[in-house]
Amino acid sequence: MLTNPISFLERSRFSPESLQTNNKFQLNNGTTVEICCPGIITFEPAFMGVAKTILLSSGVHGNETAPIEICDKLVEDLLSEKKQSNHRVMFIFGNLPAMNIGERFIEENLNRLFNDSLSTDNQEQIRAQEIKREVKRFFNTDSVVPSSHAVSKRIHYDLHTAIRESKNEKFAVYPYLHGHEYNKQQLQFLSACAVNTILLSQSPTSTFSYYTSLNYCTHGFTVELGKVKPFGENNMQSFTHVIDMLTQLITQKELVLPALKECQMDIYDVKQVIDKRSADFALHFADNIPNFTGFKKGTLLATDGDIEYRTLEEGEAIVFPNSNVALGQRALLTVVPCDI
Ligand SMILES: O=C(O)CCC(=O)N[C@@H](CCC(=O)O)C(=O)O
Ligand SMILES: [Zn+2]
Repeated sequence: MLTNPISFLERSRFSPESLQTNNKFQLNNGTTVEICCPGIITFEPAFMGVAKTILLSSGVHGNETAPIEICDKLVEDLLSEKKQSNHRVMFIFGNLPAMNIGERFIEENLNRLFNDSLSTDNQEQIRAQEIKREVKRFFNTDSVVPSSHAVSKRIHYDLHTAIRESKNEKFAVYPYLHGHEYNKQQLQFLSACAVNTILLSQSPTSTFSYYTSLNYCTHGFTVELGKVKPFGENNMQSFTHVIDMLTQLITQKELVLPALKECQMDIYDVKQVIDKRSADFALHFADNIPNFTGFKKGTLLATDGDIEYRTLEEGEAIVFPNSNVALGQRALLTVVPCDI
């Protein structure tokens, strides 16, 4: 059992040895709780019927604190039975040591390690193996294994915040679906969360949301909820909609969502994925330019030694610019508006 006032997250971060792993216990309301390992916990209602399987991850980047605070509260409300889940839910608090030093990662970006590699050379690689193992166990004990995205009731929101300001404050990356159809209810749900901008990824990646979408048929998304802030400094008012909708998702059997035509969505296609190839990589716009700033066609965005990267279309906009990434990793995305 876990007893307050020390939360599951606090114990995972500061006294992980005090957690008994693979420890299952039952709440008075019949929910089975399993502490899989530090930072990973599941809730399974006694009676499920046609239930969803929901994975909520946060803190894959240790300094992206707002989603961690949101999920910490949800976990505590479920443990204290203030709220009761109607679906199978797993919470993952990703990079615990990075949270403790307020950094994105310790040695390597955890959100680039969701692939088939079995390496365990550093703590992020070890954590990626642990997360992949627990996610597999979670989805493989589902009563129904979906044959395709079209019929899947599996959901994964990997919650993040962005390094810089964004013109469109909250947005989601829809991982590459290999030709499968985009899911309308998901767009309705995200819009109800005040996440009204969607980026359609056009290629495989090694991110967590792509990994679960590809391997477990989840409706997976990387969801960006605002700008990075230290613990305790987030304006929780700006997350009212997302907190309310995540709570409904977990606690309600069915959701009532706004019709798609009432949702004001901005949809973008990813136009260019620009990787850093050399130490000479440089961005050619100011550090304080927000995500989704558009440029004239032909504008020089970045250079990498002799290579020049320019906008290919009028209004092509920048997202996630970061020259400080490891060689071979994504340093910039460009996006252009599109329709689904
Ligand atoms: O603001 C930034 O530059 C990064 C914010 C962040 O962590 N974004 C994710 C997006 C993952 C995806 O493309 O699905 C990341 O870079 O890992
Ligand atoms: Zn992040």
